[in-house]
Amino acid sequence: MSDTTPDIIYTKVDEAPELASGSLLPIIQKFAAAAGVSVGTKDISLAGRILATFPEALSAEQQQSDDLAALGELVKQPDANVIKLPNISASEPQLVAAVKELQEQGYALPDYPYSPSTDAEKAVRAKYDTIKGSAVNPVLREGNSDRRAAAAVKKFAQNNPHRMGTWSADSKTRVAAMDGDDFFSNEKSATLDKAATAKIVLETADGETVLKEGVSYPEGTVVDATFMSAAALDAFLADEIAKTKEEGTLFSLHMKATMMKVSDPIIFGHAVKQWLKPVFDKYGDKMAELGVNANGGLGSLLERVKDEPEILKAIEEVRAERPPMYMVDSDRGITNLHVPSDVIIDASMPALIRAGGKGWGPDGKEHDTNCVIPDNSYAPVYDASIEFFKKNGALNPATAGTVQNIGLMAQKAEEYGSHPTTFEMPKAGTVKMILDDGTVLHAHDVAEGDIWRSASARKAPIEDWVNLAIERQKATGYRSIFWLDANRAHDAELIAYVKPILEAKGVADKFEIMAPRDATIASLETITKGENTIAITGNVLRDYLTDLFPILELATSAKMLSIVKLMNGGGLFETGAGGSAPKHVQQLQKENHLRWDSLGEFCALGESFKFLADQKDNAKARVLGEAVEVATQGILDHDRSPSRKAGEPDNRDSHYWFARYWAEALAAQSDDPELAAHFAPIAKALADNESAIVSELADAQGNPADLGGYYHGDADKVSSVMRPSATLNGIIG
Ligand SMILES: NC(=O)C1=CN([C@@H]2O[C@H](COP(=O)(O)OP(=O)(O)OC[C@H]3O[C@@H](n4cnc5c(N)ncnc54)[C@H](OP(=O)(O)O)[C@@H]3O)[C@@H](O)[C@H]2O)C=CC1
Ligand SMILES: O=C(O)CCC(=O)C(=O)O
Ligand SMILES: [Mg+2]
Repeated sequence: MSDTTPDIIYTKVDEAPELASGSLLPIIQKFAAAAGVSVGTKDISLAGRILATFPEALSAEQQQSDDLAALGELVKQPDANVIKLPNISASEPQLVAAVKELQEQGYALPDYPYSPSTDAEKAVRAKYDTIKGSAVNPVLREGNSDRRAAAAVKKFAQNNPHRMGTWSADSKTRVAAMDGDDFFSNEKSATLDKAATAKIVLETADGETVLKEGVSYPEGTVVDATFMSAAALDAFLADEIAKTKEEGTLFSLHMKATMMKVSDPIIFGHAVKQWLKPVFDKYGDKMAELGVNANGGLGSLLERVKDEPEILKAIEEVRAERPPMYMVDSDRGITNLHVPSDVIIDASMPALIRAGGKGWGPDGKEHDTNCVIPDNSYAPVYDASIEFFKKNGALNPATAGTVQNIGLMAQKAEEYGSHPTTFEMPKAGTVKMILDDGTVLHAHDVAEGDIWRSASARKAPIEDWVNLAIERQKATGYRSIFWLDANRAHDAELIAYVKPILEAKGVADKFEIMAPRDATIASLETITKGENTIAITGNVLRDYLTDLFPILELATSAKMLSIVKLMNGGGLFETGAGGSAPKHVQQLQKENHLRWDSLGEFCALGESFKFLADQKDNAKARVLGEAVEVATQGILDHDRSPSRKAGEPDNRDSHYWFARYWAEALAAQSDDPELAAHFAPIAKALADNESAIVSELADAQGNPADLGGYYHGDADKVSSVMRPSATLNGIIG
């Protein structure tokens, strides 16, 4: 790192976490400065990334540096220390909305080309596509993941159990997955015995089309290829729509259109088309002329046909025949199929399971739900959970143990790195992955419209992941399970890595290897008994399980400790395991109450200071970090987390208490008398002015709040909304 790089980088992001930073970051910077620790920022927000991508469209003062690229380099440096808050992984409708807002603010960005035809439009579209979906996390996650609830957080949840929905044995809620011809059943996998460069071609009756060239893999990479049949998917969706109606449940679809930004919007589009099949059969050509793209969801479809009464009438007729749909917002008529990124499986399925298997229907009431998750790779986890709770009743958070996670994530591992090598087949033929020595690594016969994809996992990250698991097992002694299915092609290749490492280290007897369905049941049985377990998983299950178990155990994944031990030695500290909570922003805009819980930020901050202390032998950073832990404990012990309701303490109040407990802990410690002396008057001022600060914060709530923008807020407006206590600001400075 250069001398000018701050000791710690705190990321500028979007939505609720960014609003929270408006209040918390000035406190962090001020406290850190007293110990000589600098905390800088890098902008990885959606708006920031858009502006950085189109310098040619902007005036000199509007241009923005490419902070994501800079951070991507930084995380490969041994002394990287980054606190990463959750950011928007934009679906097409979110990206388009952000562009529109920026244009209205006077940034002359090009319109998003829905159907690019000229070369210029194609170039603009290609640039926008790089910003879409999960474009940040894979760049920064140059290490594997260690996610768990800190001991204090888990204990707090056991002592203050949250409300759980009730499960009944006769619940009609279930998971529906395809019975074949999906990614799971068509998968092939191989481990490369030497470095190779591959090309991916489609051979058809008319010749060969190159889909991708120059994909290079180091020796030892596990390379998979698979496809989902479009015809099988359509038949499955049609069948499930019909079955949902017979069963009298809600129809729901759970995808990850953000991280799986190529394959999953296509699957989502198939569901939109099946749902409105008679309309597409009759008016498909007309709708195509109007620019309808089913992959963008019902919301954008309805917008494009709004002046076509005949099509609107046909849509209404079909809707009347369909089962009720699982709703995102029943008051505003927003369905599951409106926007591809509204229902994201890692958050949506756990919320439904926590609620006793209930989803919200169009009538604003809770109902049993058919949860459609087409591919079978991971659907069994949710199926097994639902069946477990039907049989055993809901989990009891007061007595349940915990499931920690060690996730294979580094260097774009597995499906989450597959979008550059995912294609919707333009024609029927054979897809081949051909290595530079002529070897045909994988071949699949496909039909037009099938979704083919290749994913890979590199040797160094796999070995690092196994070693991290060994370390965590040793540190905890918990039951440790590799969630790998010996009957799945990719998992079998991973098992071939895992077993020899465990044996060489003499710890094979400390680990179990189970397919996801069995591992789910074993883990639920373990925590039901009050015992703990470590789930050692691939990248997708890392994502899914670190929402599923925290939401059941702690009510939220926001309170998780999420450490990414970077492979080159640095540290990336993610805050929580959840996202950017768009609903929280809506509430703030409406009634100036922010229910975002910054506990994830507090946990990450403590780890980041302690990492700095170890890395740079910085004793003051250790004192700061230890005091952060005391403050975090104080927040829990005194129940200072935000309330969900306007008029009650919110995110800003929790930051006041955090600052106060932090200052008190710094004043009380004796390791660094200089810091103690510095913070004693600050702690006193925060305590003496409690009633003024609390009432100034309370007065701010109630009325709509103006942020000057949703994706690109006005810094001064955000600051005045998020720092409404003049007394507190006076003390913090
Ligand atoms: N690491 C990352 O960068 C991640 C980014 N994302 C992105 O976040 C956005 C939203 O994703 P979504 O799937 O809706 O998931 P979210 O985790 O943002 O939201 C789901 C729900 O979880 C609760 N929640 C999450 N975080 C907190 C918190 N700190 N405090 C209190 N409650 C919290 C909220 O519940 P309630 O409304 O009941 O209060 C929220 O509505 C998307 O753009 C997605 O791409 C998603 C996951 C991770
Ligand atoms: O990058 C994303 O889109 C989401 C990441 C996520 O859900 C996670 O890591 O838990
Ligand atoms: Mg997640």
